[in-house]
Amino acid sequence: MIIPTLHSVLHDESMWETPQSFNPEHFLDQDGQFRKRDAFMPFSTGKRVCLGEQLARMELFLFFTSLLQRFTFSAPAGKQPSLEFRLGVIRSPKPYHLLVTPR
Ligand code: HEM
Repeated sequence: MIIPTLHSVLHDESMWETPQSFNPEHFLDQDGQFRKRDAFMPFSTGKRVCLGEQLARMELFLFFTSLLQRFTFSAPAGKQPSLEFRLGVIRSPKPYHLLVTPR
């Protein structure tokens, strides 16, 4: 079995301005409009590209827009979530606190 690692491209210093940070501006142009990045390939590429990509993108859009329409998410005072992870088949965030306020 071959398991490609996407970590190298998703953290490629020649492709991303701040590869080690959570930075939504990676996906915004100078006018604040969305810009597609070729190096963003969480669903991989080529012959074995994820078959569920379109379904996953639709589900993620519906899931997050529903939540963001109803709640405001923020970090509790003095507690910024970190990018540390637990290594498994995928990288999972370590437990963190989140403040969720109805809009
Ligand atoms: C955020 C959600 C998802 C992510 C990030 C993701 C990512 C991936 C990745 C990286 C691969 C490996 C591609 C490779 O071998 O190079 C893969 C394969 C695959 N994914 Fe997903 N996936 C997601 C959701 C889904 C969903 C919802 C389905 C089906 C309903 C699905 C079905 C598949 C299948 C069948 C393969 C194997 C394709 C093959 O080897 O020919 N995935 N996915």
